[in-house]
Amino acid sequence: MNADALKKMAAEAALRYIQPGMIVGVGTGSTTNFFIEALGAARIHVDGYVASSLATENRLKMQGFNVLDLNGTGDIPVYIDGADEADPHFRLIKGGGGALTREKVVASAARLFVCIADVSKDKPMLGKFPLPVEVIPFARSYVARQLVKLGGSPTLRDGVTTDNGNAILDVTGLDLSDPLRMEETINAIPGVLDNGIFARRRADVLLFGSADGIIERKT
Ligand SMILES: O=C(CO)[C@H](O)[C@H](O)COP(=O)(O)O
Repeated sequence: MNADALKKMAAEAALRYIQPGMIVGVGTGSTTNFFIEALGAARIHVDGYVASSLATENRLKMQGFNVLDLNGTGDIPVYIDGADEADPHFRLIKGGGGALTREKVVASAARLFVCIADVSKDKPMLGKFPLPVEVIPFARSYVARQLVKLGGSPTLRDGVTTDNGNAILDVTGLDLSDPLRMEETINAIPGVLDNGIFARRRADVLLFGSADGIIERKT
């Protein structure tokens, strides 16, 4: 099975967490796009959706779904999103699609975070995938120098402006053996909006599509 088939499998499995009348947070990326397709086919009557990006908002609206402003919903019961890496402690790297800050906000506002991915994202530890860091454009070079001091090699993601009007630095070479510490250290650099380590707000459920079927792990 190819990666897309495995992503679709994980996305469809996430439907088991969706109940009629809920408000559902929806992430960003190709796996989440399969989830949006599956929602359309499943016809579960939810109250509305909170999107973690403008791209997701547009996709949801194209399906005729009701998209809500997070400022008016309070906490939400469930958030479904993909990841670039997941470790055995449910910690993630996210932000390959550049939506990491809003994704972390929606994940944090959710009572249950279900992470969906193909099994290639299941890793013994985080750190192979370049870590996305969202920075305000004014501080880009300063933040890059601080990331070098932390042992990283930052590269500006060319031509990318986030939904929040910011830039993304993709950082390789960081020691992520203590992901929570690195998440907080990077976020303490002035000019950083957020970074793609999800260690403070981890996933609650991991759903991996694999050749042997769905792998489901719960905290
Ligand atoms: O964090 C993300 C977007 O910011 C995505 O969830 C992550 O990049 C995984 O993407 P895909 O489902 O396309 O593999």
